Amino acid sequence: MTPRVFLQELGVSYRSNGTEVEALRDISLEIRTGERLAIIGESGSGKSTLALAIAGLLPASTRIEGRIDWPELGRVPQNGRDIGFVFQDPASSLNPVLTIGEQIAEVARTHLGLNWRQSYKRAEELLHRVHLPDPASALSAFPHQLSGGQRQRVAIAEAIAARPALLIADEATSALDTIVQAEIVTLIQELIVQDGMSLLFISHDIALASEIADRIAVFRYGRLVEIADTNRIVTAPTEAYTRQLLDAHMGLDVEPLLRKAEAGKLS
Ligand SMILES: Nc1ncnc2c1ncn2[C@@H]1O[C@H](COP(=O)(O)OP(=O)(O)OP(=O)(O)O)[C@@H](O)[C@H]1O
Repeated sequence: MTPRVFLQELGVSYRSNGTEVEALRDISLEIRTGERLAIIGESGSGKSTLALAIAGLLPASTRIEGRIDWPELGRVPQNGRDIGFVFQDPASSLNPVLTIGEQIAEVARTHLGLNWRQSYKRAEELLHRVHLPDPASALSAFPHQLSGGQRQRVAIAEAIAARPALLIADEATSALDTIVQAEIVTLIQELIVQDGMSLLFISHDIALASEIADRIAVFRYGRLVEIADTNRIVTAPTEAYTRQLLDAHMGLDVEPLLRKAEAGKLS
């Protein structure tokens, strides 16, 4: 099957004040149509850089090598239209001085060519889809009037407003408490299936990644350590570093994670 996104020998270096920091080196991988791919790794391993590179959001001064192709699309992808991005902090994507309705409708209007009335209708439908209580009233609310979990639901609604082919969730649940985190993960899974999107799920948490992903890619120091089906990564990692990440969960939540893998529920 043609992959949705294909990275070939991608390298990224940040440049500032005459110095260069290499954030990614020689990354080749594909994101398949409709799949949920998790990127895991410690802080500084290059996960966010990968997401920003795919979304075309890296600073202009950045040196980028290799290729990022979208074989199905046949044109240069547009952030917001072909790619929806959900950040850890919803404040990164939500404008505090605009109502929820205005900001979601704006995405629909810009990318789907709808008029304002149609865009607001779509915004209300989207708020309903992300299970925000009372979507009609939420349209006229401002971000600060919502809880953290509700704001993240709105950020997700905005990210999927233009029906993107790829949804990138960069530590999208890390700032939330465990129960809200589980609800948001469930929501993302639901939307991915309903809309046929591919998901790039970025997390430092291998247990969480294994809950949501079909495949997991392990990053370290800007390199791809290994990539495989979730079940294989969790039960039979080939790299010592992946085993270390699994061991780091020992005593926390690796037990349920491994039990599920043994019961074959992760495949
Ligand atoms: N704008 C930038 N300018 C210079 N260096 C940067 C910039 N952004 C990231 N880096 C560096 O690039 C490397 C990879 O960072 P990146 O944020 O991609 O890692 P990460 O795995 O997402 O980390 P975290 O989990 O902490 O977000 C790090 O060494 C980081 O310090």
